[in-house]
Order: sequence, then C-alpha cells, then structure tokens
Amino acid sequence: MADTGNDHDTAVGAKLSPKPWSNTPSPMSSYVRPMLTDMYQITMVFAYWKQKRHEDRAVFEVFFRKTPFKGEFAIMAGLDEVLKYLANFRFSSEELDYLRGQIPHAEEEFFTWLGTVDCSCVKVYALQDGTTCFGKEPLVRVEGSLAVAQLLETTLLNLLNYPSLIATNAARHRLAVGSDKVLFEFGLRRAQGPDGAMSASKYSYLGGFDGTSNVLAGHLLGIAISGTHAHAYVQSYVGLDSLQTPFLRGQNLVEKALAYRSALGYSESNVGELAAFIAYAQSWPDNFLCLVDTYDTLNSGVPNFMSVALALYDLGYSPLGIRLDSGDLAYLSKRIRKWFTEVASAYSRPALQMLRIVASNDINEDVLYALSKQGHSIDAFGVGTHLVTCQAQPALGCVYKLVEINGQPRIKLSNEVEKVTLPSRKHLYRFFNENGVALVDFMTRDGEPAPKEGQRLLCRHPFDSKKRAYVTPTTIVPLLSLVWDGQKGGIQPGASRTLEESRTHVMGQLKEIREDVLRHINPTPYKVSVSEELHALLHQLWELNAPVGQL
Ligand SMILES: Nc1ncnc2c1ncn2[C@@H]1O[C@H](COP(=O)(O)OP(=O)(O)OP(=O)(O)O)[C@@H](O)[C@H]1O
Ligand SMILES: O=P(O)(O)OC[C@H]1O[C@H](OP(=O)(O)OP(=O)(O)O)[C@H](O)[C@@H]1O
Ligand SMILES: O=C(O)c1cccnc1
Ligand SMILES: [Mg+2]
Repeated sequence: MADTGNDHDTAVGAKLSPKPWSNTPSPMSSYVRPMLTDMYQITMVFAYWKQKRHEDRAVFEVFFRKTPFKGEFAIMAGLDEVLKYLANFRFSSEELDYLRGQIPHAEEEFFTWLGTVDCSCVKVYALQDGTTCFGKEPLVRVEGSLAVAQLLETTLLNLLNYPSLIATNAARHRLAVGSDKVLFEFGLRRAQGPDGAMSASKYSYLGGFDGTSNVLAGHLLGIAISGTHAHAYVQSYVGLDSLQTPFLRGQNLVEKALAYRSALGYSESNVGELAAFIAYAQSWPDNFLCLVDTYDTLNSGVPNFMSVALALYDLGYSPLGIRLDSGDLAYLSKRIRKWFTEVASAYSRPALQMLRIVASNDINEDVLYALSKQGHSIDAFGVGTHLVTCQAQPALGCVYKLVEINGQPRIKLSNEVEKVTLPSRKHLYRFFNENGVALVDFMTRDGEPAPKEGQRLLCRHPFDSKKRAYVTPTTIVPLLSLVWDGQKGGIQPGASRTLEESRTHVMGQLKEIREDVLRHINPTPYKVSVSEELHALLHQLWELNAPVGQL
C-alpha cells in the first residue's frame, strides 16, 4: 500500500473523523514523523500493550543536566516543530506494514491499535521558544497515556536538543559582539547535512543572528539572506580584455578605475582582480562588496576595490564595502578603515570612510572576544563552521524522564548524585527582584500552593541540603504553560510563536539575567532550587528506592 503519510488512515484503512488539528502544517523536515524513533520505544510500547498498561497515565519531563559551552545558561528552542510533530503524529498503513515485518510475533490487534494512535490523549506544557533556561529544570512536561507519551521521547529530544544548542550558541555569539554589529550565518556548506543546515539557519536567527547565506532558509522561513562572492569569482578573471564592455551607465568605468589606480599609486595590484571587481560593479553597482584577499589584501585587493569604488561614486552609486577572509582581522580592519578615511578626505568622498567591513574565516566566540579586546573596525561577521557544527560542544544533553505514573511520583537513582531525577509532576517559576533581575528558579511539586509575590520562601538546592536561602520575590513568572491539549483542539492559543517573536523574546530574556551569569569565562552559576515539599519528597523517595548496601 502507498505511503499515505498524514492522511489519518488507520491500519485497516478506515477513515477516522478529522481532528481539529488536521490542517496543521507538517514539520520542516519530512523525516519528522512517528517512525523517526529508536526501536526501543516500539519494544516498550508492545510490552505495555500486552500487559494492558498502555492506557496508564504517565508524566514525563524533558531537561538537561549541564548547560552547554562551559556557560551557565541555555536558550530553549524547537517547540514550534514539536507542536507540528504532535499534530501530525500518526503511523501510516505502509509504516505499520514495515513494523509488522519487524515484529512478526506481535498480534494483529497490536498494529490495529497502533494505527489509531495520535496525540488526542496528550497534554504538553513547555517553556516558550527563546526562554532562558538552566540545568535540571523541566523545559517540557508531557502528560498522557504511558504508551503515547513514551513514543514521543526520541523525536521530541531530537527536535529540542540541536535547536536549543544552536540557539544558545548564536546567543553567545551575539553577546560577544554586542547589539550594534551584524551577524551572518554562513554555515550551509559545513552543516551536518541538509536538515542540520536548515535548523542551523533557523535557530541561529532565533538566537540573535541577523541573516543567513542559506537561500532556502530565506525562501521557506523568511530570514533575510545576503551574499558577497567567493575567491573563484576573482580567480576566473585574467585581464581587462575579458570584460564584455568597459561601460556602466554610458561611462567608461574601466578608464575611470585605471585613472584612480594610477593616481593613488597602486600600479602593482593584480589586473585580473581589478577586472573581476569592475565586472562585479557592472552587475551590482548598488551592492558593490568585494572579497579582497584572493592575492594580497593590502597590496592588491583593497587598492583595486578603492579604485573601482571611487569610479562608482563618480557615476552616482554608493559602494557597500569589503570582505576580509584571512589574516589578522583586527589589524587589517583598522588599517583599512584608516586608509578609507585618508582617501575619503583626499577625494572629498566622506561616504568612503563609512564603508562596511565584513570579516569571515573560522570565526568563533573566542575569536570575537579576542577581536573586541584588541579593538577592530569590523561592522559585520560571517560565521559558519563553528556556529553550525557547535564545535565547542556538539550536543546538548536533554533527557526525557518518567516522573509520575498513575498519580504516583517516580524517581530514577544513579551513583552520580547529579543524575538522580527530580520526582513528580512539577511547576517551574522564575523569581525576580524589584529591578526585574532574575534571582532564582523555583520548582514545586504538583498540589502545593503556588508561591506568592512578596512572600518569603525557602529555596533549597535539590541535592545539597546545606545549600538553602530565603527569597522574597517582587515578581514571579510561571515558566511552563499549556501548549498542547489533545482534548481541547491541539495547539493552544498563543503557543505557536513566529520565528521573529521568539527572536525578540531571546533579546528580552537575556536582559533579565545577571551579567556575571552570562559571562564568557567562569560565569556565576544561576540558582535552580526546589521547594521544601519537593526537597522532602525527593529525599524520601531516594531512601525508599535505594537498596541498603551490605558490608
Ligand atoms: N586579531 C585576531 N585575533 C584573534 N584571532 C584572529 C584574529 N584575526 C584572525 N583570527 C582568527 O585566527 C584564525 C586564523 O586562521 P588561519 O591561520 O587558518 O587563517 P589565515 O592564515 O589568516 O588564512 P588562510 O590560511 O585562509 O590564508 C581564524 O580562526 C581567525 O578567525
Ligand atoms: O570559515 P567559516 O566560519 O566556516 O565561514 C564560511 C567560510 O566559507 C567560505 O569559504 P571556504 O571556507 O569554503 O573557503 P576558504 O577557506 O578558502 O575561504 C568563506 O570564505 C568562509 O571562509
Ligand atoms: O556570502 C558570503 O560571503 C559567503 C557565504 C557563504 C560562505 N562564505 C561566504
Ligand atoms: Mg575557510
């Protein structure tokens, strides 16, 4: 039978009545579907079904233990795609046929049931995309039947881990350059496959980049695209005679550029490069931005650029600038800005000193901090490899853990204290002082009264009983909100944010966090705390479940 995708076919081919979310768009990647999972989800679900436990009520939570990039914060991202995944969650007949072949001993009724499974029975609470988050706290809480909630694990983690990692990486690059520099994502060629590249472009933008070189991301996601040119373009020209015409707007651009070249005393610059720049100016007179390091930045690229730029001014155009792709970016940018300023004054072309200097070449967060420290004249950075591959930390460790079953809180123990899970369905709050600065995050167990503004509250470290503090928050913000309710129309009003809204949210969120927590080197840990009641429950369950050793 043909792959019917999301058409709501059951295993036996009967049509179900359409769900309220049946028109929700598909996830960005066509791979995102129930089959994009680990086989152990299916093995568990088959066992639950055999034991008639598949309808038990379960609560799972998504969290990471350690913040990435040796930092103390992360940015939540990927919820937008999670919601589309939930709305389209349905095994097709063809997929069920495949699974039948993999589990030949399973009863036909199992596949009939699997064919009816969707997210009707599921509720999801989550942080909004773009929210600042910290270790150990629930980013997403999934409530539903044991079987369906279990089936969501792997895909959900896949949809959250990389987006949150890249959004965090992008936000860190933004913090490194400040708000007045332009950041372009150039990573398409180096990203981990097409899906990795699309996610990288999307979530770099969410994290604070201004644009991308990725044309498909521009087309599908509305992100601003831009492009300069590569070395190949310059290499492809040998001399001025390969130009189709010397003219632009009826005037001889070649003559003018050559006149400036000799007046400025640049007679040694590479003529092929000059021809390439003239040809580029003829095609892009209003967007004239040249890569200047193909042969020699200071002795050829910049002189050739300046000769053509001055000629363009004479014809009434405003050139854009240059791109540096090698060498000492701090030194070169300052040297070139000074040069632009001198020529601007010699030729009464004040705009020349304002030309944009773009830098690329293996840039990462450390390079950006080093450049700021040294001082530079760069206006825009193109960042590829380090950004999209998250070379400094290639994975975020979000996990998906069962915290409650049939109303009973559950715990998972570990020899490593930090790996012990926090039991029970939990609520998460952020406490602020009177200046709007975040003081601490606070988790309570379900059923406790919500904390109140102006009330003195004991905030405890979950594992270290000695660490505790009283906090009287001026403002309290509950961080988890209902984003999906299968009984009430699926995606909840206000839960789907645009990319632009989430990007704006990141900027606002970072302003709420203390600078020493956001700091690049040795940041202060942000406090993630639990209530007295949750602390007691954790330690009680710990004792109850840990066998007493024998000496
Ligand atoms: N002033 C600077 N301070 C710190 N790092 C810099 C500075 N200028 C450039 N960098 C970084 O130093 C590294 C230089 O890399 P590399 O030595 O491969 O380039 P290059 O020799 O300049 O160029 P290429 O080999 O492509 O001609 C890059 O990661 C670049 O971003
Ligand atoms: O360095 P990244 O941060 O990944 O940025 C993207 C790089 O991609 C381009 O060239 P490419 O690296 O393909 O060739 P090049 O090194 O010879 O310039 C561009 O010139 C940058 O150098
Ligand atoms: O437009 C650019 O300059 C660009 C785009 C992708 C990779 N490197 C450079
Ligand atoms: Mg390179």
